[in-house]
Amino acid sequence: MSLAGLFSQRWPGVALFDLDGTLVDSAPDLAAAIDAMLEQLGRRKAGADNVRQWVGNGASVLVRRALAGQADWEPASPKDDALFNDALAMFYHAYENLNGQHALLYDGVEECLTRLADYGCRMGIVTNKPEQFVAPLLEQMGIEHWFDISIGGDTLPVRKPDPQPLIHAMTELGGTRGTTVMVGDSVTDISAALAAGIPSVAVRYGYNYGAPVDTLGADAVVDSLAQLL
Ligand SMILES: O=C(O)COP(=O)(O)O
Ligand SMILES: [Mg+2]
Repeated sequence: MSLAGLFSQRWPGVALFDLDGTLVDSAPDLAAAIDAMLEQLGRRKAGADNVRQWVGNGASVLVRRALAGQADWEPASPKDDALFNDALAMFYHAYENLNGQHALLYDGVEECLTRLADYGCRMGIVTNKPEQFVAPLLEQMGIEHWFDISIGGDTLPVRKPDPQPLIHAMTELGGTRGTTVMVGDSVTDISAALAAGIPSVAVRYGYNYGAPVDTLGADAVVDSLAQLL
């Protein structure tokens, strides 16, 4: 399907947006919180370049990856579980203070949201970020008013790449599979959209675990959300 097909024929429709790596470059704050946690545990900092590649499956997986020092982590032993629980609490505490401090909206985001709202499009956030951090970040970035629904990684029993969060948001916004688009930066977003049966757009500037997004199966791939218009 062409970009024009996705973004011209069907309005008013529903647009679902991933948050981290799609609307907001939040990796600097996530990295600062991960490094604060690692320091508190007496470990070496991970640094922003590593953390950027570990974002996308929610806070628990991010902390697991940081403790392992790599994207792949082994299921924990009971001893590791105690460490993990402490580490997760340290991360939450640090991120609560850092969330939004160094984060920036990507180029083209405000333009895109403004124009879609003009079209009568209803918009939602579907992120794996824990729910408690979503509204504060949207408010800091000044974009909260565009969104009629926001689903976090712990809002429902499952998160992306499960299709349920997308289907839930789409239904709540009155969308159907023929009138809804998912926009994201990672394989989790595109896989969730494919499983939900809705078209998707991948952005090239996000995280996606450091891998290219061109072969994920998105219906369109863009360098800026302004290209959608
Ligand atoms: O892993 C995260 O917290 C980031 O989530 P998102 O890319 O789904 O917004
Ligand atoms: Mg993302």
